[in-house]
Amino acid sequence: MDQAAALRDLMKQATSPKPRILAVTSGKGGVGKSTLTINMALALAKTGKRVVILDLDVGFGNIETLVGANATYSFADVKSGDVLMKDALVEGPLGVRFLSGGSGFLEMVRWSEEEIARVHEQFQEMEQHFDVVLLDTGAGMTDIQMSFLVAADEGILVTTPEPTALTDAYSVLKMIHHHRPDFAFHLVVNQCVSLMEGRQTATQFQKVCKEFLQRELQFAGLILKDDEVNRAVKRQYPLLLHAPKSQAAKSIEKVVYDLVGMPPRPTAGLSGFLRKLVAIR
Ligand SMILES: Nc1ncnc2c1ncn2[C@@H]1O[C@H](COP(=O)(O)OP(=O)(O)OP(=O)(O)O)[C@@H](O)[C@H]1O
Repeated sequence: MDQAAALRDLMKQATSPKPRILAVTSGKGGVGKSTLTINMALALAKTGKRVVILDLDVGFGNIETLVGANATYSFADVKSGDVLMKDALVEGPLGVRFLSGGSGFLEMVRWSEEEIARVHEQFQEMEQHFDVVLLDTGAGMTDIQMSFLVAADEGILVTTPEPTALTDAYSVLKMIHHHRPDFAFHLVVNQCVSLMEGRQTATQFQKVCKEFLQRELQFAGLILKDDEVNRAVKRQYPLLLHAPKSQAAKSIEKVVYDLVGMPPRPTAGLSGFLRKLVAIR
């Protein structure tokens, strides 16, 4: 790259705001991670944010099912150059876009320089159009899931008050803490039978983190157990549109308002996310 082109690139990076990259994850499957991701995206869209969801749950991605849409292309087609990112993104309700990405990120060690450059270019183009990127990562701690988290700006750790879900959530936190002690995790307790149960669970979990990992864990909120969530899943229609006045929908909106109100962490956007993934692959 010549000096002028490098300068232009630098100016572009300095002036264009980058989207916040938020990874939603859990220790155990089935705790409500995908439900939270899609409904958080809608709540963010309602506040005027431009949101895209990357479904990174390798093999088990179900964002499409939850919004009742069908994607023709996935991230793998973008990586191979068969389609452009703008044509692969599917438009969901309230203008939220999503892309199935999981398997396209497998075996990153084998990506060619050409593929990396292509994805970088597509991510750079894409990040101008979004304020928030939500990564729906798989549950648990495979190498690839851990890389997604380490490369993100912040994480939402979802658990239920069940002891097994809490133990698995703690394992995720501990593993990430080991690799990136500064990683900002926000805790969400889902499927609480009461506000008191949710608060007690969060307080207890925060205490354990403080005692054994010497770290603060931000509490992002709780979501009540609500039959409307299952009804929405059966209808393949997101909860926030199916039952916007339900307890669960209101609690998800509260989580989002609080998150939006927090000062965002410095971000290198989607292109930075890719650079970090490539560096740790
Ligand atoms: N607040 C809630 N109240 C009642 N049911 C809920 C709530 N949140 C999630 N569920 C139910 O829990 C089940 C799992 O939800 P979801 O698919 O979002 O979990 P997940 O963590 O993404 O699972 P997986 O790891 O398998 O992808 C669904 O049947 C959903 O309806």
